Amino acid sequence: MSWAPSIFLDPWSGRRVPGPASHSISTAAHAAIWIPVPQTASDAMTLNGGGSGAGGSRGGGRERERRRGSTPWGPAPPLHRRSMPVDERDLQAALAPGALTTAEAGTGAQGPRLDWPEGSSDSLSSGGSDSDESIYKVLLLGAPGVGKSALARIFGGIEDGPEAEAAGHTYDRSIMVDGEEAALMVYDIWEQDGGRWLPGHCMAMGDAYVIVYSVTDKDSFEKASELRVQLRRARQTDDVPIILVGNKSDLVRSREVSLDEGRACAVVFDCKFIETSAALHHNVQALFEGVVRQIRLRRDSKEANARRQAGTRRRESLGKKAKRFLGRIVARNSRKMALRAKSKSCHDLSVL
Ligand SMILES: Nc1nc2c(ncn2[C@@H]2O[C@H](COP(=O)(O)OP(=O)(O)OP(=O)(O)O)[C@@H](O)[C@H]2O)c(=O)[nH]1
Repeated sequence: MSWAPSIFLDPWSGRRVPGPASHSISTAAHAAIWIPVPQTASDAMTLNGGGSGAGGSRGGGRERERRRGSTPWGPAPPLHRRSMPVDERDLQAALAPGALTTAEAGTGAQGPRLDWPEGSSDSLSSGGSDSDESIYKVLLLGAPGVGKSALARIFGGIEDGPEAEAAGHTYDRSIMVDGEEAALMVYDIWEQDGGRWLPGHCMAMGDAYVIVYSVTDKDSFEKASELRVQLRRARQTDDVPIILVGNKSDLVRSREVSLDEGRACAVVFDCKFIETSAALHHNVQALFEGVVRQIRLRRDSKEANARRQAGTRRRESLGKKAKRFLGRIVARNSRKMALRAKSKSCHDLSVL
């Protein structure tokens, strides 16, 4: 008995959605990332390897091994198909003090290349150390407890629980952004003083940085500003994308940092800004897609970016088109408004 799922669990939003055609995740990654949701009892049996057919009993052992816990709509997806922790000893060796001098870090030299582990990811068909130019390294920075790991785990498709404990601190995944696939390696390795990773090395190795604070913790917001200053010093000559992220936006009643404060900080420090809630999976997809767009805008030719933007505009809804059009008129007609438009652009992650 075979069953072709028509409803899937969206790992980004946690919502049930129709089949793969409507997703932005690559087809290659699809099978590994999206969780099929059974619609009927017989679907659920098929999905669970139930039933009395030969297929059901032959693959039963392996199926059982793949099942880890269950969700109300069926079994949890297989472990680590969706993300690949890098061997941390290799990573530490590559980042050891001798591997990159402070001077290099200070002048913005790229960190040492990390070899892509063999057979590491089903989502990166062209993976391999030779091609890691095309893998964008994204570092998460921020004070303790602001939700860096929570965001990284959502990116990696790792659920809380034992799976999360075993997941390591680096996550790779291919995502489709503006009709083109992008491979990201997200590093959740930032530790404060006394941590295993040297801050200088972390600051030297990224193709983009995500500085996270918690909107419920003013100190973490101040820490984010400090980190921005440190980054500017470490990567003076580089134009690396930096995205300031106010996480835990769901905790409305304990908010200590307003949306406007976050925005203003991003304008002052010349970086992009977004508020997220890892708990609600809110804006997490937008964050990582924005990271890709910011890298592309700096790395790729104007023509390539214009082509992508044109494609995106074609796909945009009428409402969005109208909003964009009005925004342009407003910005043109008034200086004051133009200034506002500039500060507004800090949270448009699709423009420079
Ligand atoms: N309500 C809420 N809680 C969150 C959110 N993001 C993370 N948390 C919780 O905040 C706590 C800390 O989250 P982590 O992801 O471990 O934070 P971290 O920045 O990685 O912390 P360190 O590993 O200490 O640097 C955990 O209990 C999370 O469940 C969010 O968006 N909303």
